[in-house]
Amino acid sequence: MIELQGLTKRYGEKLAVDGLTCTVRPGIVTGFLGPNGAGKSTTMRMMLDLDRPTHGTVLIDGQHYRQLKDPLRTVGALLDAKAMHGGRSAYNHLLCLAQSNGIPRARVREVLDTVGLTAVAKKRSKGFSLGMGQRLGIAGALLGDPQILMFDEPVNGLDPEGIHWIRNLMKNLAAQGRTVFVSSHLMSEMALTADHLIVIGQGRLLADTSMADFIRQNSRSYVRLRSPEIERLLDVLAGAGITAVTTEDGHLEVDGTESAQLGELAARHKLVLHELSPQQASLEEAFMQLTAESVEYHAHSAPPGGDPRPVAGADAPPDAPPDGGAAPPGGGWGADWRKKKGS
Ligand SMILES: Nc1ncnc2c1ncn2[C@@H]1O[C@H](COP(=O)(O)OP(=O)(O)OP(=O)(O)O)[C@@H](O)[C@H]1O
Repeated sequence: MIELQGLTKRYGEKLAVDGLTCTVRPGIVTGFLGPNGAGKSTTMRMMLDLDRPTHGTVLIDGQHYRQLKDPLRTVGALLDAKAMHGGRSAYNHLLCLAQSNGIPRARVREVLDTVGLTAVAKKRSKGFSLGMGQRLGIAGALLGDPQILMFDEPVNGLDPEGIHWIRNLMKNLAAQGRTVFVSSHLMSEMALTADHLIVIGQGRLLADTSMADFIRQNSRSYVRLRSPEIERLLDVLAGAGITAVTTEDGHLEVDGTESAQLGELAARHKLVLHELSPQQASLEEAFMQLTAESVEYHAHSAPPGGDPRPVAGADAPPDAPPDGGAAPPGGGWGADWRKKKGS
């Protein structure tokens, strides 16, 4: 278990992490989400005592990190896969870690095998691809067979087979009762992996809830209907006190009524339905909804070298940010990363 109590980090003027209090529990995969610059890496670094909090504490199984004897046996982490001595072979890199943490040499071979790097164990890691580096970093996290695992963007650079593998690895580690804490910007992957979410924005806690509740609370769910008898369907729904919205493509959307209830109502009135489908927003939509106010860095969508003038008929200029805020001075490509106005 990892417990954060009022965790705060200030870098000069910048409050990177702002009074975070939450608990990362064992037996589940907890996803750690937040827009760019939200403070995820800073939080993870403080959890591992790589950065000192300005205020607040982190307890790892009830202890401060620096009180842990042989920390790799308690908590394994992948933070920055490039943070290793590139001149060392994968085997020697892991052996050094093992020897400094009282871990038997035989374990090095085991974890190399687990991550699929046995064939390149003697090769220097500076020649590794991004995905191979990630695998070596993951091997380092697993080395001490710890009860707590932290992964910062673990799927970065992995191929589809590798992504599938790390997803199953994290689920299996959690099923063994371990604490698994993972950050990722890949929402579709997070939706498949995490049971619980901790979401931060501008260093502050925005949500600490199950995946299902997070999506439910931050998005709209509705039922979509299509029928060749749309007018009669509208009358039947209105007669039952159900409000439906007609979309431009001729569908109906109904909020707040179960699809089963709508199907039974249509059947009672012998109405033909061509579609009756519950619609649930994705994690990505729910995430964007919740964090819209705390996104600091917006890209804009003008094509490279494109004309920044408004397109005829378009609601907004091509470089307008998605929140409708002010466009960057000068517009155009190249000035595409900007601080949101006022932050
Ligand atoms: N060593 C540092 N010195 C000064 N500012 C820092 C330092 N490390 C992080 N920051 C700032 O703290 C804020 C949080 O950064 P952090 O890297 O923790 O965010 P993040 O959520 O991990 O972002 P991303 O998703 O882009 O990786 C940012 O504004 C960043 O510029």
